[in-house]
Amino acid sequence: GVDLVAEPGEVVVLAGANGAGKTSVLRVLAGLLPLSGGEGQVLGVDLRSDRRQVRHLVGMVGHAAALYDELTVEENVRFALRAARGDLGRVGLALEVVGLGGRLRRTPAGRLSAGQRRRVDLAVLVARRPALWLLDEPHASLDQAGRALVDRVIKDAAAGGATVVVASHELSTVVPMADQVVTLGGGRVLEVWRPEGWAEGGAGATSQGQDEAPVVVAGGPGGRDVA
Ligand SMILES: Nc1ncnc2c1ncn2[C@@H]1O[C@H](COP(=O)(O)OP(=O)(O)OP(=O)(O)O)[C@@H](O)[C@H]1O
Repeated sequence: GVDLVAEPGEVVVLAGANGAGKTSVLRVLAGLLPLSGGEGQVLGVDLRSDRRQVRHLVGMVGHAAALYDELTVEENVRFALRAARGDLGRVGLALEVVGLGGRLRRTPAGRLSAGQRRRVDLAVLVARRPALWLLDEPHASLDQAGRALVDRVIKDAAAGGATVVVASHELSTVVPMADQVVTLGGGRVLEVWRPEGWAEGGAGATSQGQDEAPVVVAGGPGGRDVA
């Protein structure tokens, strides 16, 4: 029961209570979870037939950072970038952006705090610059500076033409950045809301990223028709 269209350059907030389906939607968009019904496209790739291709196109920061504890911060970022065929030349810049330059870049990931681990995951996305960013509770475990960093990274990604989908309980933080707020409940869309200030056409109608295909998911049985 989830119908969703997200344009390039848009920030989409997924809201809803625990168990509403936010993480599940992110996992579908990441190509990690198969569609049980309906249809969907991410960046022009069909989620039913080619979902594994989607994984190379999107970047996801989940609840638990996907790091190798024995590798250093920098080695983890380089490893993830190589796997995603990203530009290794951006590693240093990305680590500086997330505040993990200097001594911390040579620290084994196993010795990092939860917030520092999250910053490593963010660094991978900053370096990769995927066309679709999927962020699951990105502010969790972060201090004030880290939270501001997440906000900046989201805004920069959208300004660069990427689509950002953020699942969050912290609506006062994320709604001001949002082009759409999609409230989920029981695995369905309960409400789609475009916060004040959103102009017809949305951020995705700006000149940046117009060549990118939108992200479209149309609900399965019981879902609403696509508008
Ligand atoms: N692998 C799974 N197999 C079966 N059911 C699952 C699986 N993962 C999640 N669910 C169920 O799907 C529903 C939605 O879970 P999801 O994690 O998407 O919620 P959420 O909105 O992200 O919640 P939270 O705010 O607690 O993170 C829940 O009822 C959950 O129990």
